[in-house]
Amino acid sequence: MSSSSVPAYLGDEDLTQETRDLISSLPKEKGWLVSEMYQYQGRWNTQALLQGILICQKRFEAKDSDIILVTNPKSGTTWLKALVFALLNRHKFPVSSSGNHPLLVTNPHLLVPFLEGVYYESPDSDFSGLPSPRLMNTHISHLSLPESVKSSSCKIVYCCRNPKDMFVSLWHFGKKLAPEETAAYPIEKAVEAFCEGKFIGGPFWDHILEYWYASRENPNKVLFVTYEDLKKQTGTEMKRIAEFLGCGFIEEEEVREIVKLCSFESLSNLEVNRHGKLPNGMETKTFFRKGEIGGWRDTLSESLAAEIDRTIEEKFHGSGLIFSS
Ligand SMILES: Nc1ncnc2c1ncn2[C@@H]1O[C@H](COP(=O)(O)O)[C@@H](OP(=O)(O)O)[C@H]1O
Ligand SMILES: C[C@]12CC[C@@H]3c4ccc(OS(=O)(=O)O)cc4CC[C@H]3[C@@H]1CC[C@@H]2O
Repeated sequence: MSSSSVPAYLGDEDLTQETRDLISSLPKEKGWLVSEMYQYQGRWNTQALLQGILICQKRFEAKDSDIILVTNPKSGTTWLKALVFALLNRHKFPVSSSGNHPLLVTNPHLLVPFLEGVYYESPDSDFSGLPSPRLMNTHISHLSLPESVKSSSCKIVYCCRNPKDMFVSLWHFGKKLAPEETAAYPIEKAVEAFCEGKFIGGPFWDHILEYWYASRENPNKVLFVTYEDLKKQTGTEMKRIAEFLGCGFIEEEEVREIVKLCSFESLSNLEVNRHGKLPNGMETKTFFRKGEIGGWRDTLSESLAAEIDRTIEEKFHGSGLIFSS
């Protein structure tokens, strides 16, 4: 892929010599949208995102007050960013005063920086300009988090989604991101690669399990939420997040207003999320598709769904983690 209209994370133009040297020693596989993806510390990534992760590991200095949102791709990142941004800024930007809330005119990805993405685009970023508490997001696995994130008292909110919905969301996202590259790639092959763990960001179960156990071992450090609970009881989950983050008392009315502002219906219909583009080339509308639980039924055949279910059963058996659908 080389066209300049292609999202930055699919390219390989800005790789440093250090990244190229490391990459040359890593296991590689044919990617879905890119010709090669690489396995670093157990996870598969594009060269661009891998470089972002390497720089992040080397340079990111967490502060005790930092809040880091962690997800697998397509597990509710955009929504979580909006909810937590609105929550933390509820005094500075009251939702009730309406009309001029940042979320009404800015895509959540521009309000909450994506660590490895920003480091890929601007390796010298230091995030010191962000107001305190700094709010950021990443897809980095627990194992690969920068040392300071683990050693500091910063907080992690992890959001996980039913893997079938996550896969289907990623499948449609990839098709929009690179229609030509994905046209001849059958869904059967994608499901197989997803279940084998050899898919962008995979293996997804290691990612989920690492944060699941981290949240059980250190509940004050890692809060585990699910897309499904957020969908079924957004207000209750938001109050749980607020308590975990030490946000203090929140009026019920404020909770209702934030939930409404950040709902799929509200965000997906805003002009900025219908026609905008992020600096990395991604169209903002690609982050909003159906926003439902169980939408996988429209895309996965019974046998493909069963294949993912078998993997879920095998990998999560005994963990205590159960996915609702
Ligand atoms: N406010 C919101 N409420 C619920 N789901 C949302 C949402 N904003 C985005 N989503 C959904 O979250 C998924 C994108 O995840 P991410 O933000 O991690 O990239 C998409 O799922 P679907 O493709 O199933 O619709 C998208 O529609
Ligand atoms: C992480 C990301 C969602 C996934 C995007 C992605 C999907 C598939 C790709 O091709 S391949 O590696 O499987 O061949 C590449 C990418 C790169 C961009 C990824 C997005 C960046 C931010 C989104 O959450």
